[in-house]
Amino acid sequence: MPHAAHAHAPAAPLSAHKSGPLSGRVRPPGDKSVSHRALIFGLLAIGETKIEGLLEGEDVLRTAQACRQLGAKILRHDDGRWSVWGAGLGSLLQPTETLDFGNAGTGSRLMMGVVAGHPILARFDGDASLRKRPMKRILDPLALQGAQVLEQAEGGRLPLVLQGSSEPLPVEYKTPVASAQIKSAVLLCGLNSPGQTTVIEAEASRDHTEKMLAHFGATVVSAPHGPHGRKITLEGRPEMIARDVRVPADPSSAAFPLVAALIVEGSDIVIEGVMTNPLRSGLLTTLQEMGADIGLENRREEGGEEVADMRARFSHLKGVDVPAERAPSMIDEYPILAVAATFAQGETRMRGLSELRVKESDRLEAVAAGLRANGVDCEIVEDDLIVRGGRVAGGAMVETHLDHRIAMSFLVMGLAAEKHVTVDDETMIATSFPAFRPLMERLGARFS
Ligand SMILES: O=C(O)C1=C[C@@H](OP(=O)(O)O)[C@@H](O)[C@H](O)C1
Ligand SMILES: C=C(OP(=O)(O)O)C(=O)O
Repeated sequence: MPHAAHAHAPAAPLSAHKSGPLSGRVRPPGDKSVSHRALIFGLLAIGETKIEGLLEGEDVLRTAQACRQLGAKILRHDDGRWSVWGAGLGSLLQPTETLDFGNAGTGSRLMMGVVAGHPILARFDGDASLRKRPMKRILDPLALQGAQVLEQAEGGRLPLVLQGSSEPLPVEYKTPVASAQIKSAVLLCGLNSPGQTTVIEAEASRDHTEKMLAHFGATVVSAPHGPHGRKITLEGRPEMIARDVRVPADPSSAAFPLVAALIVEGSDIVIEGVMTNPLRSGLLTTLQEMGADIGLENRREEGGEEVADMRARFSHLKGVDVPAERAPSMIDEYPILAVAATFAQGETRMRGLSELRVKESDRLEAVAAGLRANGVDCEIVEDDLIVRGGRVAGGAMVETHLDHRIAMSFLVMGLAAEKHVTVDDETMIATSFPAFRPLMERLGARFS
């Protein structure tokens, strides 16, 4: 069974070289957001939750381990399916050891919501990247719901100790930023509240938690709120029944072969089974506006999500203006979009990227630094990133700052740049896309 590494392997540089046309069919791993949630809902349900297509990346394996610490029994079958026998809502065990989430914002923040809604005490920790990320945005609403933070590092950071409540208070909470992690933490805590929990978001964020709540038997209503927002209302203390979950392929991982095909001359590939949930497909919209030749074939439903096979061919891209409202639907895709923009004709302006500063790294600075090092003309103006496309010299070493998406994005750039591009550490790729290198190599990508 794959296990999350306890201490991180030493940094391993990797180079990507200019490659011939990419071709073939690949299926990216299961969606990371859905995978975390499938395990967590399995923990909260009674009975056996069977999961097909779970992402076996380090982030998700950390969540599996935390679910075990809270009382779930979890097993991986030989055919790759997973089973979770839940402890059940209201019946979680107090963990005896620290819940260590490694690099995973989603796992740690969603689990804070779970712990906050139970009369248990838990210590949360993570790696150097996760220890820098803001947790106050989660702890503030959870405190309104009745949880207490007994210890925390400066500024509301990990490591921290959370004491949950036996009877979370019903709340109506407006999220200060568009964040599915904040929304999900509040709803997961509210699951064990005797009343209603409402979350209002001004910009709709990914809705996997709401979908899975309904799938596992909770009553949840999501209504439009303002021009781009949602109001989500959950009835507390439902009977949570174990369900089967089929995890569609991750559009955030698919983004790497997708953009690679668009920028490597002569490429023509198919990426199978990719989730096309509209709250996740901002990158697709943007690339199509840039003139990308992407076709959606064989559109169907899998596990309650729309999926399609994506056919992508080399395209002459042009720069575009990406509106700030689109950010929640492509928040993890800006590093790879910036790479696409370097190969486009003209200027691409990506607006409203302040949230990129609080991801696994400050992605705004990390992307700009990596682009400049490789001879690309770019600029940060307040929270916007401006990339002027054209010649991509390459030839530089990129600092990844423990950030998987920075590593994968710049490796993709190296497949079409004049000189090879090296990332200082590829080990973090295993957090979300362990098979990135072999999958890309099957398409014809060259690494060393
Ligand atoms: O809920 C989720 O699964 C996620 C939400 C997003 O974070 P925020 O909620 O901080 O925007 C995203 O960046 C992350 O990769 C996954
Ligand atoms: C931001 C990301 O994940 P998380 O917040 O779960 O660390 C990501 O995968 O790009």
